[in-house]
Amino acid sequence: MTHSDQPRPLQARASGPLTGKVRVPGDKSISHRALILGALAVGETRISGLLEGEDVLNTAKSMQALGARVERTGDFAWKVQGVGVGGFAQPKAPLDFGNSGTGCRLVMGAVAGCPISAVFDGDASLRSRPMRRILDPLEKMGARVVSGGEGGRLPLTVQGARDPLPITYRTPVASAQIKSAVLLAGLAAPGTTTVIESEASRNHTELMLKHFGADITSVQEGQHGRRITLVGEPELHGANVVVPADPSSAAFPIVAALVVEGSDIVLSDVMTNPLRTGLFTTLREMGASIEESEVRGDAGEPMARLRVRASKLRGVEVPPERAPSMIDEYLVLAVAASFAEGTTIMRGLQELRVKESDRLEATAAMLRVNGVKVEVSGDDLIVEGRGHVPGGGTVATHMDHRIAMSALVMGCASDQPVTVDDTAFIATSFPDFIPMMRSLGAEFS
Ligand SMILES: O=C(O)C1=C[C@@H](OP(=O)(O)O)[C@@H](O)[C@H](O)C1
Ligand SMILES: C=C(OP(=O)(O)O)C(=O)O
Repeated sequence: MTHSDQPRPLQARASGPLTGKVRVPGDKSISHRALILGALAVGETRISGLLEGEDVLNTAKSMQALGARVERTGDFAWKVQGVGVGGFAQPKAPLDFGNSGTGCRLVMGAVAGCPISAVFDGDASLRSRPMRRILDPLEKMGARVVSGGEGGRLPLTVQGARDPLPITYRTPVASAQIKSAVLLAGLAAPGTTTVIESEASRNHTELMLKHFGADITSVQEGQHGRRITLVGEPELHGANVVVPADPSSAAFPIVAALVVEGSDIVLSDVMTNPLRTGLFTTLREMGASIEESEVRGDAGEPMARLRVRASKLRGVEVPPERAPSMIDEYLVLAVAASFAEGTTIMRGLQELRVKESDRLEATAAMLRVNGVKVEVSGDDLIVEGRGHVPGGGTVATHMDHRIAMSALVMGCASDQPVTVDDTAFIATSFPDFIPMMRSLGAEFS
């Protein structure tokens, strides 16, 4: 996916109370997985509520390039005709994942179990992200990297294994992308593939594999970890997938409503899988009013309606073991912490350095340029909240959607407007962010 060369700046200024009811787009993690598992199943998969953001659309294109039939049948409604486990065809052109680590890394896993070779590529941000963490286990399973950039960077060519081997793999960091790549490759291996993680990461791959008919179990390992066991060579059957609203996208209107005085908003169908809701836990500890109702679930994924009202926030300490359940939310939590009274300490954020940008430094820079006192200490982020944010700064987006959206949320309540240098990357995960926030009353111009 290419972006125009012209950056698209935007300014957010303090608004009146945010009000209204919205449904943020479908969960990005579940959307990628629905397309990939649909492509690896036999028969038809119907997906409703798919996130039609650039990251997911690139995964859809790659599934098509690998031989699945992928069709849009209506608004957010998609149909996939799968090729079966191990059945991917040799793609004719490089697979371009744009800005998306998840799409690229999960498809690498799926390709590693097929006797084909594929070139993986992406934009400048994705080309800078580490792929060795995925290639290491995939090589143990029999895949080979035929050619690749420095230190396992994109673009690189993966030759899948003719006879993939099942492995037992302990992930070196809590990462659902590593875990999922190994499980997807393990689908094509005879016998049992096991992934052990010392801290549980999001379990959407496990839940969805079960939904598509795989024999997969997950048990507690140590205090915070999981041991996941998958029986290889299943016949996955096509399935219906209902994609709930993305809690990582909901995070932006939620924090905006908390910090803009008098706000009262409702968000429907927000996924509340406990491995994704560390931000909600943290905001509640800070004093946030977030009420859940209409709790229900589909295919193991819980969801609820959230009512969020403006709240006086206080600084808290966020323990490192909570990081996997809110890894994409620290940027907007730092915004909430800036408006809080007191110090917020966020510990154990080393993984933030290898996202779309170095999010630890970029978050500190976003706050600093808007007059907030902040410090990066090792892998910790420390924000001195003063109950208000001076604002007035221009924030560098660094090809990172979550920096752009966090900065615009900050501008919704800062003393002076906040400008972002480029909003183009918001389209990777939340294409309607700007109109949706305006519909709630945000002042963006
Ligand atoms: O598996 C997924 O869908 C994701 C896993 C996380 O990455 P890591 O696996 O690198 O932690 C997260 O940051 C990303 O946005 C989505
Ligand atoms: C880290 C993210 O995504 P990905 O790794 O898929 O690029 C994100 O969406 O914040």
